[in-house]
Order: sequence, then C-alpha cells, then structure tokens
Amino acid sequence: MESKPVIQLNSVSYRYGERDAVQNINLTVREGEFLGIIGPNGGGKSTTLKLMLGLLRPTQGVVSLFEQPLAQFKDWNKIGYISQKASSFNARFPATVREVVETGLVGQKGIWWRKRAENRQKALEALELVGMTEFKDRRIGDLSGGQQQRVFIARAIVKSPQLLILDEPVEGVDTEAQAQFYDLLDRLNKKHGFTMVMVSHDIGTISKKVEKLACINTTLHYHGEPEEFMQVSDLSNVYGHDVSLVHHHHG
Ligand SMILES: Nc1ncnc2c1ncn2[C@@H]1O[C@H](COP(=O)(O)OP(=O)(O)OP(=O)(O)O)[C@@H](O)[C@H]1O
Repeated sequence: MESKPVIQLNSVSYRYGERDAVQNINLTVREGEFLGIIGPNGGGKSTTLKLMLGLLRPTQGVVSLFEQPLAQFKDWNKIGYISQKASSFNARFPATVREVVETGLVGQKGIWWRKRAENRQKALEALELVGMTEFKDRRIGDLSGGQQQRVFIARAIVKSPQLLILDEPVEGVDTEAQAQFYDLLDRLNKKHGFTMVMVSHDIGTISKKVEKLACINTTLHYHGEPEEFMQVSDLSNVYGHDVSLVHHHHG
C-alpha cells in the first residue's frame, strides 16, 4: 500500500508579474520519501519549495499539506525548513550553538521563558541527533561551514517536524563535510522517518542519495527513479548545452 501523501501539488502554477515561474506542476511527495529537486538556474526550484511551504500561494492549482488544502493547513510545526542562506554566521555572532538551536522553538505554544528547561532539553536532543553535542557551548561563528549546517538541521528538527525541506544546503562546504552531511540526511530519513525534500544543483551527487528525483524547468520534466533519469534523460534538453557547467557551477 502506498504511504500517505505529505505534499500534493495539483496543476500548480505560479507567476511573478507576466511570466510563469512554474507551470502546471503535478507532484506528490509521500510519507518517508526523500525527494531531490533539480533543474537549471531560474528553473523554478525555489519557487516550488516556497509553494510547498505556503510562503507563496499558487496563481493556479491547489497545494495540499498533510492531506489538507493550504488554506486550511495550520500545523506548521510539522514542517522544518533550512534555507539557502542558513549558514554564514560571522565569527563574532554572540550566540552559542545551543541557543541557536533553541531559536527553532520560538513561536511554539506556551510562554517561551517558562519552558526554559524543557527547551534546553529539546535542543540537546536535537544536537545529539546531528552528532553535535560536544559543540553545544561553542559560539556558532567559530564553527566550520559543515558544522554550522548540522546545527541548522538541529534547529529545524528541534520542534519535531515530520517533513524537512532543504534549499541547497550543501553549498560552500568541502567534499568530506558534504559526504557527512548526506550521511546525516540519510539517517534522518531512514532511521528517524523524516520525509525530506531537497533542492540541489549537484545532479551527480543528489541522484545517488535520493529515492525520487524531480526535474523542474518551469514545468515538471521528470519525476521518478534517479537511475532512470540518468539513463534516459537528455540533460542538454533540460539544461541547454553546457550540462557540465551546471553540474559544477557551485562546486
Ligand atoms: N521575487 C521574484 N520576482 C520576480 N521574478 C522572480 C522572483 N523570484 C524568482 N523569480 C523568477 O522566477 C523564475 C524561477 O526562479 P527560482 O528562484 O524559483 O528558480 P531556481 O530554480 O530556484 O533558480 P536557482 O537555481 O538559480 O536558485 C526565474 O526566472 C526568476 O528570475
């Protein structure tokens, strides 16, 4: 039996001004899936994520989250988001790692300061899950890019969401930290059951890590197994001629 849909885009289009950024997208993400979203620059990947997060309302079509239409959906604690610009803290930023993770709980029901002990405990558990316990009292700005990324994952999961949405989270970190980061994502997905959606420019790497791939260039060009995409798809069709440029663009 197929697992429950977590995100459903039904004939979704979004237009900034005169031009459709995404057009007539039909896409379902099911419980427990790890979906990678790829596509050329300006192809509509971030717009698709914003539609999934309710940050943009579709110009046409319907977005449903956890089987509820967006207009009725209120349970935003079920969704954790890591944006493109998550890391890049400057070394003088005064917060500790634990404090940064706790900010993921601001906005929760109840009076925040009354729950201080409980919040601290939750932050420690999230740090444990991402393997960053020993860094809890360090300043966030003193950490490497790869370590900061793990802290941002902890901040996104501290409120125990079921769905994690990540926008290009492996930019600007070295290859080893990237490999560790993918291992962490894999563990969160397979062991802890998070449903995951992640945008990436690195087609080669992401297609090895996810179970489903969606390729978006305004319309949905492909949705299915990554192996099949790599075999059958003519990438130059979607990306224009210089595929290797796209491939290494941010590397
Ligand atoms: N706020 C905005 N106002 C007007 N046009 C926008 C806005 N944001 C995005 N666009 C346009 O919509 C299209 C899709 O952009 P989007 O950022 O979703 O693509 P992307 O695939 O995430 O790109 P990239 O890989 O470069 O991050 C592009 O043509 C972009 O110029």
